[in-house]
Amino acid sequence: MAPSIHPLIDNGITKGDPNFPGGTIQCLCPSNQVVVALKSNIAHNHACGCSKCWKPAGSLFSVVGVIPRDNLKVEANESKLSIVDPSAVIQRHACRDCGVHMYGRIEKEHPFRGLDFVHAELSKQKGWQEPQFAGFVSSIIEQGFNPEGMAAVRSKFRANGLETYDALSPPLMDLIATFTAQKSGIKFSNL
Ligand SMILES: N[C@@H](CCC(=O)N[C@@H](CSCO)C(=O)NCC(=O)O)C(=O)O
Ligand SMILES: [Zn+2]
Ligand SMILES: [Zn+2]
Repeated sequence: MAPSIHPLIDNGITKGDPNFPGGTIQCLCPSNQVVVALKSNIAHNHACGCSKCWKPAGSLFSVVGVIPRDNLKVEANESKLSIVDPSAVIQRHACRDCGVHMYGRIEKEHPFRGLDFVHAELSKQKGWQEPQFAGFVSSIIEQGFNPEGMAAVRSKFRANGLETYDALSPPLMDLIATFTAQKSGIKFSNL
């Protein structure tokens, strides 16, 4: 049987609602769930194969998007959250009981500081932006996926309309490079 990429991708992607106003996400605890309000839709939603992002059980990939940090508020059981790896760029605040990552925040100087990383699949509402691309695809090999299966994984993404990359999408990589260039004082040449 083909491995599960992610439940939101395996059987075709459902388009989101471009006017979706946001909603809430909650952790997977049977009671006393951590609840987080997201006061807008997410952006740059993508499948991520990296070892750090939270994945549902049995899935090879995470699906994660970003939201301005001012649009995110923990509404219940915040005391259950702790940072998975304080030394990581993205500080993932996870529920200590069920392990789900409720949001990832960047505190250090970084092009994405001000944006929080969230998993919209933890929401009961429908209409969140659908996945736009697959990133860090080759990273699944580092976690034990047989490299011989990579062609099948990449074709499954493409069959579902998603381009695959081994880092982030070109627009996001351009943003990172622009930030790095500006920080070092480089002047861009005219086209
Ligand atoms: N091969 C590594 C890659 C990890 C990685 O760089 N992940 C990215 C993407 S996470 C969401 O798109 C990243 O920015 N990480 C920063 C961080 O996690 O703090 C691996 O698989 O671990
Ligand atoms: Zn929980
Ligand atoms: Zn990731």
